[in-house]
Amino acid sequence: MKIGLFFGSFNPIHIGHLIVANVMATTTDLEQVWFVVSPQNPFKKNKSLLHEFDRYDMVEKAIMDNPKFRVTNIEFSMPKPSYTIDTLIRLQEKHPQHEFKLIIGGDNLAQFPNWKNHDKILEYFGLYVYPRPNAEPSPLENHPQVRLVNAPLLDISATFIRECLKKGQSISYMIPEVVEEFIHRKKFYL
Ligand SMILES: Nc1ncnc2c1ncn2[C@@H]1O[C@H](COP(=O)(O)OP(=O)(O)OP(=O)(O)O)[C@@H](O)[C@H]1O
Ligand SMILES: O=C(O)c1ccc[n+]([C@@H]2O[C@H](COP(=O)([O-])O)[C@@H](O)[C@H]2O)c1
Repeated sequence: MKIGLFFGSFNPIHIGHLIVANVMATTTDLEQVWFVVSPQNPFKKNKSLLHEFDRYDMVEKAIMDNPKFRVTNIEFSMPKPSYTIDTLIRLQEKHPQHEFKLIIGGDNLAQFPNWKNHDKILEYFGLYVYPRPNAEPSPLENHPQVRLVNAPLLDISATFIRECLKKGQSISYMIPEVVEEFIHRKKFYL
């Protein structure tokens, strides 16, 4: 099976992530999307980063109804920070029958040449890129292993949602209702 791996901090998961995953699973040749919750992005130091178990729980609740979506905690037991190439290799070893592609937002494409062994990721896996507002242009846009997906821009981020929560503003419709209830019940991001 051809599977898109969607790595992220998901702090928290929002409708932007879900639309990206759904567009990939329904308009491309990817048959499933697996959400890979990363304990620690090598480039991000974030005081408000929730524990990975809580971020995993939110992803699990958000994708529950979609048979094309899965979530994995494979990075929880791997060294930190979370380097994507190491996880890709581990997943490929575990599931040799599948063909894996990496899904990223357009903002990450400009940064991508700074990722560990990015040339190996391109060579052995390849990227599916969803456009993102204000993304820097990248020379990789024309790379044969990079597929730019044509889809609506979604001007939403986890940062914005955390800021709303801190200010006591509503986050309704920006994240699934079941995740919104969980965040309020657990008093996250206050
Ligand atoms: N609105 C969006 N449009 C396109 N891609 C997105 C969008 N939001 C997130 N992504 C992509 O999803 C992946 C995981 O993103 P992440 O969990 O860091 O969300 P984020 O909203 O960018 O978070 P933060 O605001 O905390 O940096 C990344 O590849 C990112 O580019
Ligand atoms: O492997 C790398 O060098 C690398 C550099 C930057 C980001 N990543 C991964 O990219 C994913 C997206 O990160 P984030 O925090 O924007 O959701 C997350 O899984 C990070 O671990 C990976």
